[in-house]
Amino acid sequence: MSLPDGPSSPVLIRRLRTLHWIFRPLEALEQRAQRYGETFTISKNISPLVVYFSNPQAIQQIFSTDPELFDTNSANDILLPLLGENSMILLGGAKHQRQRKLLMPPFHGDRLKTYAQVICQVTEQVISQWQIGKPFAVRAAMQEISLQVILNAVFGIHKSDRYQQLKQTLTSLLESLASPFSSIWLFFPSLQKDWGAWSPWGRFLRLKQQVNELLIAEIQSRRNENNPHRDDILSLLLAARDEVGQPMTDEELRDELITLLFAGHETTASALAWALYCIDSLPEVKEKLRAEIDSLPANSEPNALAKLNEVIARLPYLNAVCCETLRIYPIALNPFPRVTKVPMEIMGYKFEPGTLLLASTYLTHHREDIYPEPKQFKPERFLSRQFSPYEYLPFGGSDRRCIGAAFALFEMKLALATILSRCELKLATKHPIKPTRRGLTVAPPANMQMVVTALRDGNK
Ligand code: HEM
Repeated sequence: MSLPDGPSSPVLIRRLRTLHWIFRPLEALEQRAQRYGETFTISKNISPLVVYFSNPQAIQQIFSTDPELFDTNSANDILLPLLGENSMILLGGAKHQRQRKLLMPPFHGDRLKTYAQVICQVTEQVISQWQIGKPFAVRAAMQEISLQVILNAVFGIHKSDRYQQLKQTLTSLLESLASPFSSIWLFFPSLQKDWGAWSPWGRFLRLKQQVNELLIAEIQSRRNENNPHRDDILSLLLAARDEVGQPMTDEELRDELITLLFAGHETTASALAWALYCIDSLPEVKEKLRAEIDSLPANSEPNALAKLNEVIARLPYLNAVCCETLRIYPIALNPFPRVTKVPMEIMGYKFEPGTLLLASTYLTHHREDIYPEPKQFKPERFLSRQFSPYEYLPFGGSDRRCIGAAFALFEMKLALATILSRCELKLATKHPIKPTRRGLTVAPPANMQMVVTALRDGNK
């Protein structure tokens, strides 16, 4: 079969299409799928060829192909200025696998329980800033929770001035990517020009430099501290040795830390904000969820919810609400592109080496044949059926699957349980909520507000 269908337009139209994709990513994807079907190229006359798939069979083939036949790291060059060349996301082969093996355990299994207290405490602290009747920006509040949680996991309990500075500078760095305008250089590298601190790229460079300096200072002081009792992720990375017994360099550590801070906080904050929005929009969902959370054993001891973390993580309806949130609004619209190193045939199409294959999470999650009434928020679908990893892929798949998936779901569940047991919330924004691009992810708009209408005295 020839190549998949897609537009073949002159440069100017292509540029306009790219802008549409940057500013209205969901609409752009849906329009293309409607016009060209479940497999399409982004443009027939650009090189390399970029192909989107939303048929689970195609996704299964992509995720099951030997990762050695893909050059995933080169496809992620877009992230190089942000993450640095030593980031796990930009590594390939044995180095990538080694970093994954090292970083998986702290984000899985019993280690999750050790983060329960900080998740609940930070959530309580954020809730305590909300006043009845006074609207607050939901995304910023959720970001406050996820940033403190990931900083804590990465650096351990830490109250130094440097930690505070890092928190502020990281927030500014991520805010500098928050709108399609300020992050436009991500998509048009020719705009990576330093026209001073007020230009998008200039501002980014200065903030990135500050974050780098703070991270290197922290790494060096932790090397000197040499405390064997710490069990945070930085300590783990400092103790790691490669196959010839060498430790990671400061630059390698810096890039891995920024990767975890970036990947682990933006995404979870947006997922939490979407969850609150979806729960608010359907009173029957809110009621069911609240009934489930209220059925937890009553306990007036401090940190009661954190102590119940294992029970909360297993609550079926809460789990279904989190899964459905990530189905309807997958934060990452697709996993990282897989670039073919050898000729490959998928769904009857033959691709040359160098083709970018994209499993479209968004389009797959909105297929009518897998998810009837796909635009409706229906947590019940996750109670009545199990979906395959090729039908449901908010965390990607294969050798690149998100290492923070279990951690993110655990954090979402504990933070939502804390919020719902402590207060009644209502959407305070009157205009329709449109999904908005934030760098490479899609989030609720920064101006989406909610208001506390009443306080509750559920488990603390
Ligand atoms: C709701 C929250 C999250 C979502 C939706 C999400 C989504 C994703 C996706 C789609 C990928 C690409 C997978 C692929 O290409 O197959 C990914 C990779 C990754 N995620 Fe997450 N993520 C989330 C939370 C986290 C957290 C909390 C962490 C940190 C602890 C994290 C760390 C990473 C890392 C390091 C990678 C790169 C893995 C690799 O290259 O091997 N993510 N994530």
